[in-house]
Amino acid sequence: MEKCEGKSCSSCEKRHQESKDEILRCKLDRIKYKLIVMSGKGGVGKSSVAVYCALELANRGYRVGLMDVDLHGPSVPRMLGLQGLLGVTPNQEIMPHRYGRNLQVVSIESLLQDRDSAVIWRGPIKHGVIKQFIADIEWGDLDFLVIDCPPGTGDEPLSIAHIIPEAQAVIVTTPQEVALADVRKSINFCRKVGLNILGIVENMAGLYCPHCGGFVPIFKTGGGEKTAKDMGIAFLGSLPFNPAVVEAGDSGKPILEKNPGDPFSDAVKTVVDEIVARLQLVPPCRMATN
Ligand SMILES: Nc1ncnc2c1ncn2[C@@H]1O[C@H](COP(=O)(O)OP(=O)(O)OP(=O)(O)O)[C@@H](O)[C@H]1O
Repeated sequence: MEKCEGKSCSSCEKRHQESKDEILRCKLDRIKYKLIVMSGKGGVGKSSVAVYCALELANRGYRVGLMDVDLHGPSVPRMLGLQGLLGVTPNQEIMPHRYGRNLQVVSIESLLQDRDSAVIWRGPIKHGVIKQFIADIEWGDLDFLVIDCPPGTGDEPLSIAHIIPEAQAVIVTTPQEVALADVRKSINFCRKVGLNILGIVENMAGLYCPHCGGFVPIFKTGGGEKTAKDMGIAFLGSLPFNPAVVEAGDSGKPILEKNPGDPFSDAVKTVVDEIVARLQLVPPCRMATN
């Protein structure tokens, strides 16, 4: 072992860093599947897809962690109605928020005293925070870690690709060409940094009129599926536009609980069926739903 040279000793620092990286690896080894939910364009519904897929997986009895790495614009705690700061365990690890029996949630918003304060960080700090979101959190054993990223191919998805190279991407888009152009960038990003792509989800793919029940393709439909086909990627399904999803996101009461059996909730189930099938997962033997 190298001898310590006192204050700011580089060999101590190196050992400290190595042990931190070991803790990070240990934590990741206790999580079976890591899904990074990303998109080329903002506002296409990434956080909603991350939240609803995480909820549906938890409802099926899988143990799920939901990690919001949208550090500048976190929305997951609000969507789930989670308030208050995260607690600390006796061994100084941070406890995630619990949502029901099977879902645990971590977001920068739950670590800030003032929810509305702006996070002004450059890439290296964000990289460190994302590492801490895994290493310093008491996640325990998980079947899934669902990671909600900000839009684009910037610091956060790049950090995830570096820290969790085994993560698999779920790319969210809306059906119109302006969004699809950015999706192709996300796909090329994943290919460049070596992230496996699980598939594409098309969101806001038409509206069922609440008055006549007719189908209105507000942003067109089918663009996500066509892009998936053109780029040789799996298509995981389409979610319709549903005004109740906006209301549910604002009120912190997800629609899956409030309104089972509507077209949006059914479509979420189909997407999760596809994810589970693609990962060739057996249903969990713990029969506890969320
Ligand atoms: N299928 C849908 N039907 C109706 N509203 C939706 C649907 N999906 C998302 N929304 C709404 O659209 C808005 C943006 O969704 P969301 O925050 O999930 O997008 P995002 O891609 O994560 O945004 P950002 O790029 O800002 O991170 C929210 O108000 C949300 O409730």
